[in-house]
Amino acid sequence: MEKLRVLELYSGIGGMHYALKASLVPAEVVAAVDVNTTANEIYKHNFPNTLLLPKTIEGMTLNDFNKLDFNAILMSPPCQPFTRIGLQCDISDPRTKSFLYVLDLLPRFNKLPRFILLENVKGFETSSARDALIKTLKECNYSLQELMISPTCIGIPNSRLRYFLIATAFPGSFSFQTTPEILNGFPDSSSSDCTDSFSVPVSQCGGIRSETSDNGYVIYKLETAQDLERKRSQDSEETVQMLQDFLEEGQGMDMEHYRLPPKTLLRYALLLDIVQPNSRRSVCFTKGYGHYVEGTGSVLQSCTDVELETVFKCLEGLSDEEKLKQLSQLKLRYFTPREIANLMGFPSHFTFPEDISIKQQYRVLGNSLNVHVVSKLISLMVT
Ligand SMILES: C[S@@+](CC[C@H](N)C(=O)[O-])C[C@H]1O[C@@H](n2cnc3c(N)ncnc32)[C@H](O)[C@@H]1O
Repeated sequence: MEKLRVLELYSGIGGMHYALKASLVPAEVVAAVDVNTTANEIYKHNFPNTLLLPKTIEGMTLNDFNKLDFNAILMSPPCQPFTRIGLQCDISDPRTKSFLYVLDLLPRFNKLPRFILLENVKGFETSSARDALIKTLKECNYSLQELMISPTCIGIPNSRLRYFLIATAFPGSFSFQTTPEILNGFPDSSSSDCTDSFSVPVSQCGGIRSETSDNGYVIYKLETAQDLERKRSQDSEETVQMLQDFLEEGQGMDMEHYRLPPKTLLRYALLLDIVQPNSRRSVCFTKGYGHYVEGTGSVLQSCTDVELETVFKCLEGLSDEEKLKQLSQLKLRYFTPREIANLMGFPSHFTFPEDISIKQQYRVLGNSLNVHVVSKLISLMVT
């Protein structure tokens, strides 16, 4: 196959670039475009030889695009316009402007890209931006498939349900039968949990917990029998790896820095999603992780000699000091950025420049994507 010339739009820290490499498809990224200085610094640090255009997409002319001579586009437009926390302003949100600009340019490029892959949050599928995308692609004669996929589908213990679209230009076609429906999982997938049907409902990008539909009796830690059963069921899903395979624990790392501070424990203990190294689940890590508590990602119980249930059942009526003593036994800590990068499929040679703070690392990772999922989609798209 002729080497693909890929244009990576909204490149962030290069999740698409890593996915392209992991897919082993013969390809080169001819340019990456992003306006965020922090993300760009990280991108440049890891891909020093790739042309990185630190500008807005809508600031590029048709001619600028044509000069890049690309034949594929990989892109993850900003997701805030389509999330609950982002108020779902959709195409009236100024952050959608650049995406609409890309759609406007597409039919006018010197040559239509052979392949297009787009990633976005759950919520995008019901947006007007999605309707505009489909309309443009159909007018340009693309074959396309929409999918909703979470990494749990391929055995990774992390929920990150995302919308994907893959498209191939006429006369190309896919190796699988396309359908106008949005596929839940990969076309060949027989797994039942591609869309996190068992996972804790969190908004997909900004991260707040939705209302639970059951008004069930709370067993402990605001959790009902149904919640606990769902978690137990996820933890017994042997096709999914254990979290311990992704941890830095025992690698000479000082984890004290990542321990939850007393104030957070006292104020938010009941809202935390707590997992253990042998769990086979974690909730989506969002850009607010380590900063906001609710719905931004799981925390790890590093001391497993103590039962979570025992600790939480005895909290009521205790003074703050006693509560803290109880909760501290669990040795709760945040996942490190490296551990989150591991769960998101970033290779071990992906690193952050020294001046990037931990908070910035969480932020850019929360905005990125699961490399393994996208790599599988790229292979599916081009073969
Ligand atoms: C969802 S993130 C994409 C993350 C990326 N796929 C990664 O792996 O890190 C969206 C990115 O779009 C960038 N962005 C938003 N609006 C933009 C615009 N108008 N022009 C260029 N980049 C933009 C943001 O800076 C952010 O890095």
